[in-house]
Amino acid sequence: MLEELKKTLEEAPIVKKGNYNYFIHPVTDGIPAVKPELLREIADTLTQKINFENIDKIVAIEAMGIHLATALSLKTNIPFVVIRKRHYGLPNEHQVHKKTGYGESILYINDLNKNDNILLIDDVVSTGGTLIAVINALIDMGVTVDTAVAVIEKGKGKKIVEDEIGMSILTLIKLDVVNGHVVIESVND
Ligand SMILES: O=P(O)(O)OC[C@H]1O[C@H](OP(=O)(O)OP(=O)(O)O)[C@H](O)[C@@H]1O
Ligand SMILES: Nc1nc2[nH]cnc2c(=O)[nH]1
Repeated sequence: MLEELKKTLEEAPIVKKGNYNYFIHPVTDGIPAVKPELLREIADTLTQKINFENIDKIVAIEAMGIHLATALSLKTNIPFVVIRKRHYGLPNEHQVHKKTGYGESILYINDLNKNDNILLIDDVVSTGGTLIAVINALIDMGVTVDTAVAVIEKGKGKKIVEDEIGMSILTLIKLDVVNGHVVIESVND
């Protein structure tokens, strides 16, 4: 399992965003095209590792959590909701400020309620800025983050989030960018 994820990451081009080494990959960018077998092996591996029994909602972070949440929703029959970059002004909308290694933006949380038990999913954790901001906001709202997933772990991101939040983050593959190339450090298949 996860052969396609490993192979495609090893082939991922790197571009610079300022000083930041940004890899480009189907899961994290939709470029090159997402092959169904890649999405399937990720969804199959996640459904083997996660207990969905008590999950009320899958929660995706825009943009690149959405295809992953869709794949999991189709496999589990659990609905998903998207934390958007768009402000709607609906009652009970919550606002989150997030920072990555190359930018910052505001995210808006809708249709999540106190005591909801959720699985949070995103494509990648790198500096940890996004997951820390989102998980803290969800906790403040009284939402229970049962499981948090970032399919790809880049650099120290997973540990940074775990140390800050005190919960473990499920990742499937760990990489770093060394001399302009992706180097796979471990696979959790
Ligand atoms: O661990 P971090 O340093 O926070 O990086 C991870 C975040 O960066 C990307 O989002 P981005 O803000 O680029 O938005 P996108 O999903 O719309 O591409 C990615 O989808 C994660 O949400
Ligand atoms: N595609 C992509 N998304 C990211 N989000 C945070 N870091 C990265 C990266 O290096 N590549």
